[in-house]
Amino acid sequence: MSSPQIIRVKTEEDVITSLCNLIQDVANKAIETEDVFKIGLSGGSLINFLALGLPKITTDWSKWRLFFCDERVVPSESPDSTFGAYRKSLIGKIPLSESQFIQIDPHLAAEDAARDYIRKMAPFFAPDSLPRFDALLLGMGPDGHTCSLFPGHRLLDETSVWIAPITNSPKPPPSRITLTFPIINNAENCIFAIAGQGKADMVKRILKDKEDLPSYRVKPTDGKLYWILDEGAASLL
Ligand SMILES: O=C1O[C@H](COP(=O)(O)O)[C@@H](O)[C@H](O)[C@H]1O
Repeated sequence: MSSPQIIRVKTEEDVITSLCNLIQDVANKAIETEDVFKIGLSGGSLINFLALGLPKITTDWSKWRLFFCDERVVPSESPDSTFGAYRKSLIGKIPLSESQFIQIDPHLAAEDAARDYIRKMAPFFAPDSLPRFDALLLGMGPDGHTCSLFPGHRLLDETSVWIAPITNSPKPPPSRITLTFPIINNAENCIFAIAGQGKADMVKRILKDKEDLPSYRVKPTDGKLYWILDEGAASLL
């Protein structure tokens, strides 16, 4: 397990540039070696970072397969849908089609949606082993949550399933599915991108005080961990 690479930049714009340059490197390496790039997307502030940064990178978009680190179980037309937000902000601006996004079935209850998502994911990964993403793009909420793994929630200790349902998310909407830690920590690259003073205290609690909060538990066993921080987010380190 390697220690996190902390990349400190000045502004939110620099976070976006640094994040998207890193994605470009990881994507193009994966495409060169495996002919496909498998990436997990988070929601929240990351959506806007990618909307601004991805149109500037050079890659073979046809080789990208985009999964969700977590997703809200709501119709894709809902403002709460992470896929819906990416569809609005990316499709038409970069040459990606909807079919390259591995989407949840929002008509199912969370438990079935999680099972269904595992079925949809399986063909993209080696059989009989834990899926290994080339990259997971992660956000961190002000409470230290990442994906839909919230402080104190029993899902933090989930080890038996790749994707778990959650129906009592403390942050609305309550019904979601999420990657669990075994699969998160099996990724080749876990990348946090954080901007703003509002996250500074939590960044300090995770990276300096090493508090056992969900984002602290992201520790890829045989992969790399990056934290890209702007001046505000890094101000208490
Ligand atoms: O609810 C969620 O929140 C986190 C953090 O969002 P942010 O806006 O504070 O960056 C996000 O990473 C996750 O995917 C999302 O479902």
